[in-house]
Amino acid sequence: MVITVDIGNTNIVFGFFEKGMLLNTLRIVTDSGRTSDEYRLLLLQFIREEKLHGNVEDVVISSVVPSLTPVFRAVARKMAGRDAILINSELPIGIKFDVDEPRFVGADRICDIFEAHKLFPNENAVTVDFGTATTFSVITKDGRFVGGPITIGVLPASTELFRKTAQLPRIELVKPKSAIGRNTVEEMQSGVINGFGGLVDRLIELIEEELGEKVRVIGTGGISHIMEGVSKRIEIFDKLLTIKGLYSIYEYVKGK
Ligand SMILES: Nc1ncnc2c1ncn2[C@@H]1O[C@H](COP(=O)(O)OP(=O)(O)O)[C@@H](O)[C@H]1O
Ligand SMILES: CC(C)(COP(=O)(O)O)[C@@H](O)C(=O)NCCC(=O)O
Ligand SMILES: [K+]
Repeated sequence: MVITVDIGNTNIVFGFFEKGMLLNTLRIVTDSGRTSDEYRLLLLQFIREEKLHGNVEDVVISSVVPSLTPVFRAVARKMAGRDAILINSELPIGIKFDVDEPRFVGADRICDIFEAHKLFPNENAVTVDFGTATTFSVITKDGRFVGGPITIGVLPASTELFRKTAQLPRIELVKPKSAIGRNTVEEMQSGVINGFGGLVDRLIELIEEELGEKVRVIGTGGISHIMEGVSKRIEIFDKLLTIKGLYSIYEYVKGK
């Protein structure tokens, strides 16, 4: 079995792969305070409960939380008996990082674009990752990562609205029934969700203008499902894009 680990700022998502098949996923809250032993026990318990194959061949890690990277490297060493494969811009994955500082590109973005390029090998593609941040990553048809806008996440935006005001409530992130809204909650839901839909579509339009070419758009991340039908430009939604990209990179690097 191969375990992929996507360490985000809010959630850590594990993928459990057997012979190239994604058997199971596990999503837990990111907690920098936990030890490698705690994370290892949690994984072992999940593997036992889900009756997965206990023999861990490799662990592949994408981390955008530097303090947790050594923690999961230790987990990997104990569980697989060897060093984890870490996603970064220096891995030979056949993608050119056409940006000022390739080493600063978030590992999750590398996974996203790798999978997007696999899905649309001869087309420009943009991944929109709705996580703690909302991240756009642009991969050209000739396999160059050329950057992409980064803005606040949908949940953090709505949480800030609630935290910084006396009268606005915490809202549930659901698709708004109306654009105008008849009460505070509906009005906030429209503002946040419809607002982000418009933000996405506008940024895609600007990206296309700058590239001078059309792009395919794929949505991913914890709350991406809410944007279905709200953004007119996102054509595929795949919450597991990052996890799949992690495994695809692993296969590519291993030459399988
Ligand atoms: N399965 C889910 N259903 C609904 N919301 C989710 C789900 N998973 C995560 N979320 C929410 O989506 C947000 C972003 O999650 P995620 O993409 O995992 O962020 P990050 O990659 O930054 O850790 C979080 O606020 C989380 O609470
Ligand atoms: C932009 C991010 C914070 C997104 O992280 P997430 O919302 O998935 O937790 C992460 O990809 C990151 O730390 N990137 C480094 C800067 C860059 O990619 O250019
Ligand atoms: K993510």
